[in-house]
Amino acid sequence: MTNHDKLALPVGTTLDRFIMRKQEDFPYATGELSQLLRDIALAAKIVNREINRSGLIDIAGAYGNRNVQGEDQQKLDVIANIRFIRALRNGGEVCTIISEEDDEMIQTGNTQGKYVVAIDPLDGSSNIDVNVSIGTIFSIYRRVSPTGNEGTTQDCLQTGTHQVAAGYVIYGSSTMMVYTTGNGVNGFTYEPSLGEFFLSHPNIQTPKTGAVYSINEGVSESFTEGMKGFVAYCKEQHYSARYIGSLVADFHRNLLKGGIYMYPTSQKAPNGKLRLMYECNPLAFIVEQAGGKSSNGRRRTLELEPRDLHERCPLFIGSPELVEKVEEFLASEFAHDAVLKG
Ligand SMILES: O=P(O)(O)OC[C@H]1O[C@](O)(COP(=O)(O)O)[C@@H](O)[C@@H]1O
Ligand SMILES: [Mg+2]
Ligand SMILES: [Mg+2]
Repeated sequence: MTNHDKLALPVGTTLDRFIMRKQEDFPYATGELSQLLRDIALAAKIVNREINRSGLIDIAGAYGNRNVQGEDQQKLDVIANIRFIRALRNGGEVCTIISEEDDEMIQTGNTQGKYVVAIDPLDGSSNIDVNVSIGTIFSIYRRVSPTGNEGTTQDCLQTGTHQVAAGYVIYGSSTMMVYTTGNGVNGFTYEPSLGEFFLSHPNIQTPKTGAVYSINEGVSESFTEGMKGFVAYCKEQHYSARYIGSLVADFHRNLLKGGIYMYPTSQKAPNGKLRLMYECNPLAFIVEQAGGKSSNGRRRTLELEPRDLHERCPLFIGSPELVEKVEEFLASEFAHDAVLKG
């Protein structure tokens, strides 16, 4: 690099330009998905601004309502929900939204919209007021019903293999947007002074294995024997336990460095805690595109047939060799269950 170049280092590829370039790869593309990704990025910038100053203005703490999950909504859960729904509605590409914060499907009024979005507007709600990384997770499907009408349950309850795009935003020491459209995974870092996301992590590949395991051991007493066996195995291997308590943040670290995030079944959560449509499926699409694996301990997450908008399922996600290992530990359990069920 010449001194001349060093004087004005290139700032890099903006998210907008990257989306446009990728669109050119698809001659039949109409630009609607590109516009939808830009709408999500815009809402993320606004939510990022709210989060960065949440300690200064009165948006800390509980909102005073409970969502369909029975969780106390935080004010930032509600603010993020409003911002993303508004951006998706105004963008015009989305007919129907599934949100963690709304019991029913949200009809945007865009009956010509070809896309359905499932979204966790604010992930890691328990970490909002303590300045720990939090996130947003989104999943995009093409509707199956004809345009001209509102989106249907059938449009919403598609298996993860039908996703056309998925991603997350992490609001951490820096703010990043990471997404896939089925052609690899790319990460963009937000430059607030320019108001732009720039390509910072091209073609992310997750390590085949790792020495980090992420699980809430606070409820380990009620783990199944197979699960207890795998956690003991991780300790025998001297793996490091890392658990932030924000799925996006734990997932992001393991995606880049190698490792496994697990939210198994337990007495407290007989079906696990995480939601298939807007937490498990989008991250499973990303991790597979980055060479990783995701399952419910037995079946590939992306092949699970959703029956409910807010359905929960166990999640084992990350480096492929670690996911295969935990599946080995759980396999004996499932075999035993099968015998019991006869
Ligand atoms: O406190 P627990 O039971 O370990 O659960 C933590 C998990 O729950 C979540 O907070 C659930 O997501 P929401 O914050 O979007 O409800 C995950 O981000 C996190 O990994
Ligand atoms: Mg969440
Ligand atoms: Mg949430």
